[in-house]
Amino acid sequence: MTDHAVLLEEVTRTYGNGATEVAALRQVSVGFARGSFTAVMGPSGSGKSSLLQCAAGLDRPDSGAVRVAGQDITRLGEKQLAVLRRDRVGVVFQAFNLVPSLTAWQNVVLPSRLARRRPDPARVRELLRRVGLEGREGHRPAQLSGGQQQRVAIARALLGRPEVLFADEPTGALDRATGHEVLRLLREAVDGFGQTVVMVTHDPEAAARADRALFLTDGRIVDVLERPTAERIGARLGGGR
Ligand SMILES: Nc1ncnc2c1ncn2[C@@H]1O[C@H](COP(=O)(O)OP(=O)(O)OP(=O)(O)O)[C@@H](O)[C@H]1O
Repeated sequence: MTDHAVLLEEVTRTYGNGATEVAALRQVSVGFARGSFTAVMGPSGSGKSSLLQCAAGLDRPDSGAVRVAGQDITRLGEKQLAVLRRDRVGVVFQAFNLVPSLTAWQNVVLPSRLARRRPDPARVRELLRRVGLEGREGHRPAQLSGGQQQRVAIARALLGRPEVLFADEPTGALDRATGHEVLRLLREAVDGFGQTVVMVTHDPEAAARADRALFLTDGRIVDVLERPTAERIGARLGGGR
């Protein structure tokens, strides 16, 4: 039996009601094996972000179960959920959630501090360097570009070495070289530390760094490619099967 870091069972998430009802996820069942790297792809509005939000415990499905390390997190209270997110899950989302009054460095170490861990300054420095923020450690979010803010969020998520890392378009706003470095960091998290990474991306080259690519359409997983290449992903996105 596969050891799943996260397992979704028939997860449905609907927004609005009546005439405005939108089913963002329709009975989605998918497992993310421990120590695996999955890319989530699909057209705009197909449910990729909703999948990540439900899997990360940031949103509650209307029905179905989300198991993190075997535990159904849809049944947890807010407090337990917050502890689980803090201790086991890292997220890099489009809404960065950086604290405006804190510097890049302070934002990166904040979750570790809150979890009463003592972050290693050498590792913080190394992570900030690798995401291309050397020399900007003392800048506040307002003094950084959108892409730079997202890199702070990436360094912050990686510092705690969470069991599972969810990233929504982590390379979307980055230049090529920094994008490659971020993908290298994610790969390292999986290969070197056995972490589980789930990444939404529109970029076939980024998705090709994953072990598997899932394709969503209209709230459903419609295809899975194992050991994807950019060519096979491109062909799949182009409509060919
Ligand atoms: N808070 C919300 N309220 C109402 N509808 C929502 C909400 N969030 C998402 N939706 C709808 O649910 C569907 C899936 O949205 P989702 O953001 O998961 O798609 P996505 O694949 O991540 O899209 P994109 O690539 O554009 O980010 C869309 O039709 C969207 O309009």
